[in-house]
Amino acid sequence: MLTEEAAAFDAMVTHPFVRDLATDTLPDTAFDRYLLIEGAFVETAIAIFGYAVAKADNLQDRRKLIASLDALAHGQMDYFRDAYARCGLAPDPALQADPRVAGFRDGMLAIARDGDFADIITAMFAAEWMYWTWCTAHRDAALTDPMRQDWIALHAAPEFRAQAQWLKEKVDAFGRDLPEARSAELVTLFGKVQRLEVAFHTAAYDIEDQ
Ligand SMILES: Cc1ncc(CN)c(N)n1
Repeated sequence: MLTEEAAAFDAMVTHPFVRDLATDTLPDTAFDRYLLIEGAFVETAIAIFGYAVAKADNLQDRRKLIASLDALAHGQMDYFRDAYARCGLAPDPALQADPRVAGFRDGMLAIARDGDFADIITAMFAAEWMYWTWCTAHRDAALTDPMRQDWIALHAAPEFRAQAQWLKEKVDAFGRDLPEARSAELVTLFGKVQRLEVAFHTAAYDIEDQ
C-alpha cells in the first residue's frame, strides 16, 4: 500500500500546508481556516471510529478503537475548544461546505457507513499514518506559535504512534489474509484517501494566501 500508492502519500506529506507549517510561513488566515475544518473533521473521525467499533468482530479490537475514540473525543477536541477560544474563531458553515472539505468529510463517512471493517481501518490507517509521518519529520521545527507546535507534537507522540502502528498491523494482516483482489481494493482505497486529504489541506488556503 505504502509502496504502490507512494506518489499519493508523498504528495500529501509534502503538501504546501505541511511545508509552510514546518517552515513557520503558514499565514494565520490559513491556520485559522485549518483549525475550523480540522476540528470538524476530528468530530467526524469520532463517528468513523464509532462505525468501526460496531463492525469489529472481537472485543480486543473494540477496546483499541474505544481508546482511540477517547483520545479524539477528549485530548483532540479539547485542543480545538482552547484553540477556537484563543483565536476567537466562530463556526463557518460556508467553509465546511467547500467541496474539498465536504468531499473529504462525506467521502470518509461514506467509507465508514457503507464499507466493512477492513475498509474503515484502511481509511483511518491512511489518515493516521500520513499525519504521524509528516508530524514526526517536522517535530523539531521551531515554530513561533505554541499552538502549532502542540498540534505537531500531539501527532508525533508515542501514544499517537502506537495507535497508527496498531492500524498498520491490522492492514498488514488484511494483506496476508484477504484474497488478492480484495487487498488490491484496499490499496486503491488508501490512495483515494490521500487524494481526498490533499484537497482538504488545499482548502486551508484562501485566494489571498496563495
Ligand atoms: C484531515 C486529517 N487527516 C488525518 C488526521 C490524523 N488524525 C487528521 N487529524 N486530520
